[in-house]
Order: sequence, then C-alpha cells, then structure tokens
Amino acid sequence: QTLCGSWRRWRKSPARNQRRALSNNIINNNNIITEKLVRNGDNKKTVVCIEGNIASGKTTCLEYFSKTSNIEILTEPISKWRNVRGHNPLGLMYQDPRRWGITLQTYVQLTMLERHLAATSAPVMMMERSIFSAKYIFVENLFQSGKMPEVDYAVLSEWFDWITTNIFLPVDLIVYLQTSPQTCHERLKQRCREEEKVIPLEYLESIHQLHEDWLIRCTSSPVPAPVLVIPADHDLQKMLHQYEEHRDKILTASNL
Ligand SMILES: Nc1ncnc2c1ncn2[C@@H]1O[C@H](COP(=O)(O)OP(=O)(O)O)[C@@H](O)[C@H]1O
Ligand SMILES: O=c1ccn([C@H]2C[C@H](O)[C@@H](COP(=O)(O)O)O2)c(=O)[nH]1
Repeated sequence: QTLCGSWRRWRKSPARNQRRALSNNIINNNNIITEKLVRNGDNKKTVVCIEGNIASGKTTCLEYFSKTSNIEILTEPISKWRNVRGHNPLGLMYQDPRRWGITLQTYVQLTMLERHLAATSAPVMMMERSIFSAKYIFVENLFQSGKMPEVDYAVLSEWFDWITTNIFLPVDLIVYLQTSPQTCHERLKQRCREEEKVIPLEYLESIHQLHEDWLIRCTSSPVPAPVLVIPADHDLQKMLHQYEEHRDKILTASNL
C-alpha cells in the first residue's frame, strides 16, 4: 500500500473540508463571493475516482467492486465517445489527432461532467477516471506532443476552468492503478478495441509519464483528493486480493 506524496499537501483541502464550509460559496479573483453550483445530496456521498493508463485494469477493478452493495459504479461513457449521433469522435481522434482532438476532448469533458453530476442513490460512487484526468492527462498529452493547436487548447482550458470554478465536483479519493506502459500495451492488444489498434507503445509511455507527474511526483496539475496507489502489473488473482485489502479504506474515503 502506498500513499502519494500529495496526501499531506491536499489533505486539508479536498472534498470533505469543502463540504464542511458553511455554504457553497467561493471567493473569486476579485474577492467577490459567488456561489458554486451544487447537486442536492452531494454532502453525503463519497466519491472515488479510479485513474490509470489505457488498459491498466480500471474497468476490471470497477467490475469487482460492483458486486458490493452500497457502491454505485459509473464506467467511462466510452460508448458515447464511439457514437455520437452516428459519428465516432474516438476513432476520428486516433486517425487524425490534430483535426479531431478538440472534438473528442470537448465531448469527453461534457460527458465526464455528466458523470460527476449523476444522481446516484448509493452512499459511495466509484467512477472510472474523471473530468480532471481528461484535462490533465489527455488534453495535456495532445497539446504537449504538438497534436493540438494552441487555440484549441486555450478554448478547452477556458471551458475546464469555468466548470471547475463554478461547479462543485467533490472527489474524496483517487485510486491510481500504477502499471508499466508495457503491461498496458499487452492488455490493449489482448482487448483489441478497433479504434485503439493504431496506439503505439510510445503513446502509452507518454500517458504513463503524465499520470506519474500528476499523481506521484505532484509536479504538473492540482491533485483534487488524496491518492491511493495500487501497483497493477500483477495477475488478476493478485489484483483482486489487493482490492480486498484496500476495500475498507476505499469505502470510507470520505473520512480521510
Ligand atoms: N490483472 C490483469 N492481468 C491480466 N489481464 C488483465 C488484468 N486486468 C485486466 N486485464 C485485461 O486487460 C484488458 C484491459 O483491462 P480493462 O479493465 O478493460 O482496462 P481499462 O478499463 O483500464 O482500460 C482486458 O482485456 C482485461 O480483461
Ligand atoms: O480524456 C480522454 C479519456 C480517454 N480517452 C481514450 C483513451 C482510450 O482509448 C479510451 C478509454 O479507454 P480506457 O480503456 O478506459 O482507458 O478513451 C481519450 O482519448 N481522452
């Protein structure tokens, strides 16, 4: 079990403390108090985001926890990314990232926002990825690799900043499934999703480095919650064993 170095840095500020604030007020750059949009019932719910590289085992992890009562699972809305009114922005992005990166990531941002705001009845909501990793990992990767024009990056960033400034999106715990890019490459080939056949090992290496910068080294973007790191190169049996070991910590994340 490993806890990210961000544990202490962010311990005082994440979801629980925000919830404890007298109201959902925020102070903007001009010291003017404004209200954040809050979904009813958010004060009680525990939100856990499962983060990790492509094919690191996030869905498999969620499937395991879906057998637990009191947890509501929200998988990534990938079926929407593959089919919006008959178009496939995920496939288009892999074919021509420079042209279609902004299209996919705008839609990812919208659909991840919907996930964060979903009305759930269980006390624990476990999400695959988050609006934060969409921006800090995938948008950053497109931009830093020169595959997203600066104007597209600026527009997406403005949208992201507006959303996260004005809408209360609490996260209590990030579970980071830490894998080697090689493991993900093997699992990706085994899963064989049509759109992803073009993904080379180098792409997974970039995505891996961005995760490490964000969640382990804490040198890139703000980490919105404490991070629980689970080494995830192991076989399925060992992974399920680790999930069981961490079950209580994950389910009581709002007490962190
Ligand atoms: N621990 C594991 N060992 C071997 N294969 C795995 C393991 N976990 C998941 N897989 C397989 O790897 C592929 C990707 O896993 P998946 O859970 O879909 O990853 P993600 O949701 O992170 O993309 C799937 O084919 C899955 O069955
Ligand atoms: O912001 C995002 C989030 C995801 N993607 C891509 C990466 C993968 O091809 C799929 C998600 O698959 P997982 O197996 O769940 O990792 O979507 C993206 O391009 N941008």
